[in-house]
Amino acid sequence: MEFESPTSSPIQSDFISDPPPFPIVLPPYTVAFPSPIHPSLLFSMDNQRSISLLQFMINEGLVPSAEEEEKRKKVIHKLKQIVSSWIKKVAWQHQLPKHQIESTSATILTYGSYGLGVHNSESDIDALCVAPFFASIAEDFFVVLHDMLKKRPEVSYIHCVKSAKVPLMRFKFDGISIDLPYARLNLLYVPENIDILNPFFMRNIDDTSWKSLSGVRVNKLILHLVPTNVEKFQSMLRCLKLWAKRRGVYGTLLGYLGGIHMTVLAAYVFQRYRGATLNALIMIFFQTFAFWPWPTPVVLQEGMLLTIITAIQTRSLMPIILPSHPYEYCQSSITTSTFFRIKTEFLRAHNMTRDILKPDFIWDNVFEPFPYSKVYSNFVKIYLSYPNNFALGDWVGWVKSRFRSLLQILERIQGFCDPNPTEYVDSEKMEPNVAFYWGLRPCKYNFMDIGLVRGEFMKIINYGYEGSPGRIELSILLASQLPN
Ligand SMILES: Nc1ncnc2c1ncn2[C@@H]1O[C@H](COP(=O)(O)OP(=O)(O)OP(=O)(O)O)[C@@H](O)[C@H]1O
Ligand SMILES: [Mg+2]
Ligand SMILES: [Mg+2]
Repeated sequence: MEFESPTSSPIQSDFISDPPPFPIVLPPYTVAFPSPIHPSLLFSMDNQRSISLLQFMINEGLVPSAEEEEKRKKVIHKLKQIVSSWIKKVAWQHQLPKHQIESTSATILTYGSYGLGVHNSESDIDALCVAPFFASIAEDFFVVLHDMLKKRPEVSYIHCVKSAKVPLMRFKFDGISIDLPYARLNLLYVPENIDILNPFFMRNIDDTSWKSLSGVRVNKLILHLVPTNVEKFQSMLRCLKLWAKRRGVYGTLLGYLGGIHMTVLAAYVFQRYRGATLNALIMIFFQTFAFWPWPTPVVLQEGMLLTIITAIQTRSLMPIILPSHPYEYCQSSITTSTFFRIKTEFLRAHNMTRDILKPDFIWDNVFEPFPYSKVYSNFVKIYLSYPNNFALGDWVGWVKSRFRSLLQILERIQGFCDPNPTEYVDSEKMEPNVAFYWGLRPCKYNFMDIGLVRGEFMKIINYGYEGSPGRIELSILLASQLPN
């Protein structure tokens, strides 16, 4: 695809800067340069890098196509229609008066990466179902709505995740993954464009609804904090998420950063340097977090001293505070190993981006996939299988939700473990399966009894699983034994 001149559209010109007005205030990354450099050279390099980053985003297909966007909009529209008819049915089942059945309504509010406009074609749609008080979660949501969705031809792989902090239904709709949590409000009629930041709507709601609404509130607050140049913020975040994925440090279940963590970190930098170019924002981001004095929490709003004290008390290694009220943490399962990996990646990216005059600079190097087989000589393979594809997802989802414990067991024995979040399929096996390969560093003990590790992990896995468990095998591989 041809890359348009950066000044040809209002959005693109926003990502780079005009020639500097004088006297000039240099952006903060310039302090890294030992000798004075002419500002115009800095600005030209900065703009060039911003342009090549935009080109890189296009090459990587980071922005979904118009057709993909249209498909997502249609999915949301259909979901809204489904919950509208569902709430009427529930109102009727609850024997509400006829006029109330007629006037009642429920809606869908999107949040997460889709709500922020930073999704890509692999992202799920996080869609909150908001309904009136009379529709219960246990029966009306998890049974009645579940059954309605299950009957739809567009829906596949539907399952309920009831035990999560934010209980939800997860399924695919027309091939797009949907996370559907639930919130009940003290209303009979939930307007489609309901303003969830209005305290009026948050009166007397139950705890689960409060937690479920948190994602939508956080998204809205973040957009309030970055009111101008939203497109630039979105591009910054898209790039950073791709970087984290490529470098193997994206994925909350594996102890890495999730979308919400990346969002708050990016917003922290964006708030302070909203006038900077896309390149400068990325440089400053890496500079900021390469040297961040963890466990000092990253806080978006001023005046959150109380929260900071609480943050230190929770002993989180990388505390990141959500901009909602009451201030809460982004939950994370960061361990000592993943903490080390994330910090190392911040530092690597900072070292690669810091020199604006670097002649051979290309973004591809910054985004290069993490070379696991070169870095680690040993791996633990976690092989999960199930006789049928449909239930494999549930089984894998369950085991993944317990991965932090496995990571901690391995860390205890091995000292360090790098849980590569990528899911592979072992093509040599006939049964539906998923395999993970986690990097191990040579440790004080040359021998690891993987059978013991498995035994310990199985106790954790077996506790609370409602379905029929699948197979799980752990083995140690050399780098040379990794599949291509
Ligand atoms: N660990 C967490 N702590 C607090 N809120 C979370 C956490 N994980 C998810 N959420 C909420 O759920 C939303 C959706 O999470 P999800 O895991 O789908 O990530 P995402 O930001 O949408 O990125 P992706 O593109 O990978 O889906 C987040 O925006 C956030 O509001
Ligand atoms: Mg999401
Ligand atoms: Mg999600």
